[in-house]
Amino acid sequence: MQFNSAQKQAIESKQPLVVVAAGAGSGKTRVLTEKIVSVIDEHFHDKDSNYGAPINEIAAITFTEKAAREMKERLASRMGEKAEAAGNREEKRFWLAQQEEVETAMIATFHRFCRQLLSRYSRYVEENGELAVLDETEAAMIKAELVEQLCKERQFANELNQLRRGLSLFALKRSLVAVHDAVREQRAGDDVISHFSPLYMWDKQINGAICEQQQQVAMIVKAVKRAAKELPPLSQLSKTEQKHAQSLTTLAQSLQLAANEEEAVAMMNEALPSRVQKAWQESLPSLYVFYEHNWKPFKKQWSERNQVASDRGLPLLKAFVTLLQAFAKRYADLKAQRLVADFSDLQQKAYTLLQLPKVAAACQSAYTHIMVDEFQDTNQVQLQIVQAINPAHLFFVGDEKQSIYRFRGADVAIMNEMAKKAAEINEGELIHLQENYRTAPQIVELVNELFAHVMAPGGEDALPYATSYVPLKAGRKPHTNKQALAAFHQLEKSNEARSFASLLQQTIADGMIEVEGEGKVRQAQWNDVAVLLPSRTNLPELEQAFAEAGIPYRVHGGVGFFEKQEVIDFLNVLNWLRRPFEDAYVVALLRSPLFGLTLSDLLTVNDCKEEHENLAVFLAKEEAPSLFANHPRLQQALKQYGEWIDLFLPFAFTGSVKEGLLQLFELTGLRYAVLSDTNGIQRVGNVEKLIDLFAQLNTTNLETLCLQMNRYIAASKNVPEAEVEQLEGEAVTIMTVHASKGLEFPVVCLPYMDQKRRPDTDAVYFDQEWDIVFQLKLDDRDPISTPAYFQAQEKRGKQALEEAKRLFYVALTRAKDYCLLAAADLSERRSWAEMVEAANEQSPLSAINWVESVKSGENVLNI
Ligand SMILES: Nc1ncnc2c1ncn2[C@@H]1O[C@H](COP(=O)(O)OP(=O)(O)OP(=O)(O)O)[C@@H](O)[C@H]1O
Repeated sequence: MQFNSAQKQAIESKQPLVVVAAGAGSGKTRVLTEKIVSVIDEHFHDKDSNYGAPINEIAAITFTEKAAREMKERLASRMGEKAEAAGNREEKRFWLAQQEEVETAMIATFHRFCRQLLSRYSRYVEENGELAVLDETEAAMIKAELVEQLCKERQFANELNQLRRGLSLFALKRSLVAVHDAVREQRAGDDVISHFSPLYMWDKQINGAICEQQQQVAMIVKAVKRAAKELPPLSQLSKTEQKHAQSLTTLAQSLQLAANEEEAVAMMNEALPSRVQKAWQESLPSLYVFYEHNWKPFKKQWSERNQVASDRGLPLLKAFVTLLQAFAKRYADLKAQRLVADFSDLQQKAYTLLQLPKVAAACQSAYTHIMVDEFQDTNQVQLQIVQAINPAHLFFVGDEKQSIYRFRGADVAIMNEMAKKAAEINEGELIHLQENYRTAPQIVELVNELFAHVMAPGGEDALPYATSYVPLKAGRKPHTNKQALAAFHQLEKSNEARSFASLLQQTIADGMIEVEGEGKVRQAQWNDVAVLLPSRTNLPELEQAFAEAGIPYRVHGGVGFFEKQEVIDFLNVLNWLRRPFEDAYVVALLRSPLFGLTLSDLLTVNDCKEEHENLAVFLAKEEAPSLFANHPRLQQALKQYGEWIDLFLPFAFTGSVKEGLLQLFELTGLRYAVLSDTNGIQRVGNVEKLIDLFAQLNTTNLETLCLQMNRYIAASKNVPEAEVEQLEGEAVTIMTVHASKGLEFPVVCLPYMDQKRRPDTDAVYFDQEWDIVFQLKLDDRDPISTPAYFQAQEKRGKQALEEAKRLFYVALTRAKDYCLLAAADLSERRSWAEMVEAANEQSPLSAINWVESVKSGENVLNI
């Protein structure tokens, strides 16, 4: 097997701390696998070596279960090769024995690793190590239920009512769960929330805010002095200009006499003009620039932030912390009672256990090597677990430019800092892998041109969460196609999805893209294409456009579970069963594809019933269908509705919830209808997943089941579709950029380049540095914030921008042979399109073929 020199250096380095900062497609996984082989090899040749170790002393942490499985497969096959190539019998036996241990080796996700630690070492604290693990969906359902109960019980409590003046009940419930989850992922320690002190938090934030104000004022004072120094001679100025210039000079001299920041700002307010004139650009340039670039923004910020100085926010913070602690306690108690743990608990409990010196020491000798893949997505708790074990050798592999899990608590600053440390200390080594073997050199050139502009150049003063760009080197041979391998298409504004579908249809049908594989060149087919979406928002319209255009597709690791038609249909059936005499549910059922009535059908029905008669009651009458002899389709549907009443009402479960719902799925004909639809297997899987969710709720009462499910739907954000075996066949893959991480495709399409980045809008959230921050608008008065709210917001905005850049980088670097970028509005602010435009303006991106305008159905491609 061939490795380049940087890869070899990473594999062979024996330093206690090695950080491998690797670009996209640079062979990270390959290097990590070979690193394990090399450590084991050393152990075979020198049993006394400090560096060598057998496989059972190595913990290799991967980001997903799938990645762990793949790594085990690769490792087993490499060990097979080593056994084949062994120089003697003993060596052969050694490798075969190691190969046998691969399956049980600690090559796993952090969660599995923690679970193993708990089951091995819990005896030290007489705790039950064998906890059942709740998956994310189950945990979210329990939390939604508990927070609901809590808010109901405390509806008259003071703290709830205080917060309700500035926060809707929905937002409050959501914030409680979100802050709870963020703390559990980002702060090590099982009892952090119970120890939260609002007074301590408030003081910390006040001190931070004061410190920042002092810095800001010091900066503005410096700027005043600079501007005064650069004033032109008074003789060149008009009378008014002379007055302002003199005033600035006096201000610069007297500012040092100010007793504090407030006084300094008051002096500036008095001495500086309230406006500047355009003409001053020429006559008083230093004053003009100072006013526009320093003073104006400072003044705005100062007045905003000074509102914070009031202590009105403290009671609100106390109220929030009280509710948060009550919620955290209930959730913890319930899990203890049921002997279950969620993913965060596994990490927290492992961390707590490792605080016992006995456990840390045992673990340190059990694992002499800890290796972490995708290190850029590690969170603080995970880092502290590794640090508590403090093994003899640490090997971290990652790409800062691909850190895209901030929303789960991943902190890119961890990798940035660790890389710095590895470069600085004697026992460390930082290795860069930049040779990209995945992507055609023409696209690598584009990626370099683009991201050198988009991402910061790095250096000493780079922000800890910013991403600096180190260019990739093209490791693949140039593509045989000499044309541009990336195109940017402008789509129709009003019809983005359709116009994209039509563009893709033409491009593939006309054989316009060539891909290379196994030394051969061929035209791209549907299977080669992946459409990557920045978020799930556009999925439904894209699916519809593809279905209309006849493009075969499959949605990978789907999203938007509760927006899927089949899930909505099944919920409609259940809602009708629990309230068959409520018109809203009857209408929803009749309009669903199960009955297929249109609005005009319903109006026809409405015309036939008595004016004040309830629709549900009218339809339940036996003679109702006979009134619609002139509308055979309508009549048929109403007959079917009558049969449903006889068959299903009144509804009660006779056996388990799961059996009952599966039976309903069958008997209503929904299973058959869903199955015969496009993507039928996936759709059936989705309804079955919904049934499983219902079965996890602890009740057999349909009313309670539906209420609990509705709460869960409101509280859950990203429930993925059911995982079903995908059938073979030619189809385009549609997935989110997040899901595409670690994968590669011959052709990558990014059709929503103009999608705006959505700002984080939570009114209350958890910040690593400042703990809980918020801004609430109470009864339409001025907003009330915690003291560090503005600092936290500013940082949050910058972090979100950095993450958006990285998401774009991940998306683009999945491509092997071709990139198709598209957008309707090229200048949309806060979008990837804007990044491309800005980079192109600064220095034209020669590797892109710009296609002006593409109308659906019209062939105007000129690649
Ligand atoms: N030295 C090498 N010579 C040739 N091909 C290589 C070499 N190293 C890695 N590759 C190939 O490069 C491709 C990309 O490797 P891999 O998927 O491990 O990259 P990665 O660093 O994990 O990428 P990403 O982070 O972008 O997902 C693979 O097909 C791999 O076999």
